[in-house]
Amino acid sequence: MEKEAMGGHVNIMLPLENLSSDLPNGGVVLGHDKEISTLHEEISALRSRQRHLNRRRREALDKLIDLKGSIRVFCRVRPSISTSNIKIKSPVTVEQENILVRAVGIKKDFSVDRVFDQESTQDDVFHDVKPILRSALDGHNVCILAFGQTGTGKTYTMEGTSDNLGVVPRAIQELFSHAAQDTSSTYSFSISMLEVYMGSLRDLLAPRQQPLFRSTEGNTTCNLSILATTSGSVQVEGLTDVAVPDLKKANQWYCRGRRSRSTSWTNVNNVSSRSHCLTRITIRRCGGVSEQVSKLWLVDLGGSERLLKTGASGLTMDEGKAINLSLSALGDVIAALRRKRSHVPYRNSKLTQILSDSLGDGSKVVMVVHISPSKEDVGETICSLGFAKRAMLIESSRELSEDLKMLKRKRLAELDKEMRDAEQELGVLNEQIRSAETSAAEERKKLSPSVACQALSDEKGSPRSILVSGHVDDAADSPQATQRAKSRMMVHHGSVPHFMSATVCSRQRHGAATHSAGKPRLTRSVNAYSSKPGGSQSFSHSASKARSSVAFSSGEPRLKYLSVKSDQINVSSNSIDSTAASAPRPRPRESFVSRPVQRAPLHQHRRRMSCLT
Ligand SMILES: Nc1ncnc2c1ncn2[C@@H]1O[C@H](COP(=O)(O)OP(=O)(O)OP(=O)(O)O)[C@@H](O)[C@H]1O
Repeated sequence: MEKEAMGGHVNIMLPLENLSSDLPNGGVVLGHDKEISTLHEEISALRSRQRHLNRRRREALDKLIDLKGSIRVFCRVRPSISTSNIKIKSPVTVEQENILVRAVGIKKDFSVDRVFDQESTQDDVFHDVKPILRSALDGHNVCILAFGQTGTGKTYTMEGTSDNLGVVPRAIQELFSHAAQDTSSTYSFSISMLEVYMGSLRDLLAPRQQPLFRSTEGNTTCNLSILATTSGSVQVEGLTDVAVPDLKKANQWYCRGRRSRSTSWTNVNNVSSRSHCLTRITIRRCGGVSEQVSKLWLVDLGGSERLLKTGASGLTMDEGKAINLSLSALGDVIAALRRKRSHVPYRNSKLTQILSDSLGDGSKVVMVVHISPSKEDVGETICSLGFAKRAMLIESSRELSEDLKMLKRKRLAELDKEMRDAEQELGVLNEQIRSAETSAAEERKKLSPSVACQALSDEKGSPRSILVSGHVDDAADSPQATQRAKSRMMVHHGSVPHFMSATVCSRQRHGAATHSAGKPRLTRSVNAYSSKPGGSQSFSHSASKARSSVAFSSGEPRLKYLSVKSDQINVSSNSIDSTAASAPRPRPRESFVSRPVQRAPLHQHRRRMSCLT
């Protein structure tokens, strides 16, 4: 009984000031109290510096990206895959930011923001893509697109192989790694994957009710609608959105989506993607009171192709035509954005409709144009580079005077340094905050046993003290309960005549009653934390941190929102299995409950974009 009362009631929830002042010999407690408040002051000073540095870093990054251009175009040259031993000179040569294409009767010169030659690695590409991920974490919508002729390595760049990971798995890894390091905000991520196939949208993470083989008959269940809200954000109605609490789950879902893609054999590529594959990572950042939501789109576009050359016929030819049409619509949109035209033709294809809130104002775009080094592909190479040229800034740096170019370079270097310095200091600050928080937690742990011990020694081991300690636990949550604990303490510290103190039997009865009364209260409290408002499919998780987790609701009422357990990947039946989301689950006390999903009638604030086309 004694052990249970002690062990079961070591609780830190009672406000420290109450404890230290109420206990007869509060000196020891007061010492810990002081230590804790010093640590808290230290933490709040560090956090304020952290906020300042974060602001500086964000501003520097925004300026840097704006100066470089919010649509950046890279070019990657695929290594030669010729099996012959004879070295044939490639018509494509690259120098710095320029690509020269020389062939009989052809002499063309293109410039882009960055060129990756045949020897470039996945690391090199990701190194240049990485800064834009910080923008996504800072709250901007970001779009990374792989464009190019079929068989030039778009899927290789985006997905990679198991030993040479591509941009998507690396980006996912980077998001989780940043979330784990950043002590100023709490992040949560969710993933969706869809395919734009022959002008219709297919949910790649939906339960397996759709045929995985290609079919000419439009499957209505996979033709999702695109909706635009009055605020300008775009939603795909009914698209599965899976919350991913950690990197492992995120990779599992990403692999599942990849496996569901439509591919086929063509003359040019054994495993040719016959669609545009779009992976969306929704980032929810909670830094204090507000929650910021941004989207990171990672898009492996279908290969642009000459239909005769790919040997396409029938369905494969139709697929090729659909891909070419939507790529041309994408080119028009990017060109209009570059020229800052008032009308941007988003509605010309499903692809551009979906991406419309992530290509325009305030968004950041990186397009990696892929080309082949071989002579046979010169025509397609020129077409792809022509596309890149349309996407490049009209007033490109080549048209700037040498002086202006130098000034621009200098400013870029300054901003880069400013950002790196801030990042370095932030890294140190994060460590300091973590260590101060650990010390504070340890002090708090020390404090609770000392409360119990102090009370015990004061009562010379009397069981009455155990009751006092026991009530500390009851006092955890409410001010009334704290008050009850205080009055009990007064009772046990001699403010009543001795004959009114409990006998051994009554103490045991009281102890048992307190213990059993405590149980349902505790259960209720746990249930209160785990219940779901409005039966929404939202749930709480932290990005693999020991810190408090954030609970959120999707805020996108018609999106399916799945909770994932590693053994729940096999989602079956017509409805999404959200049992994990709805089952009551104990949560850490620090977590807070998601706000209820607000279900406004769709017609009030959305219009159906797909109906307008
Ligand atoms: N940089 C590279 N290094 C090594 N291998 C590469 C590279 N780029 C492409 N490949 C290889 O070339 C082949 C075709 O690449 P991939 O399937 O990525 O092309 P794609 O552009 O996605 O084609 P499609 O549009 O038809 O889907 C693959 O076998 C891939 O592994």
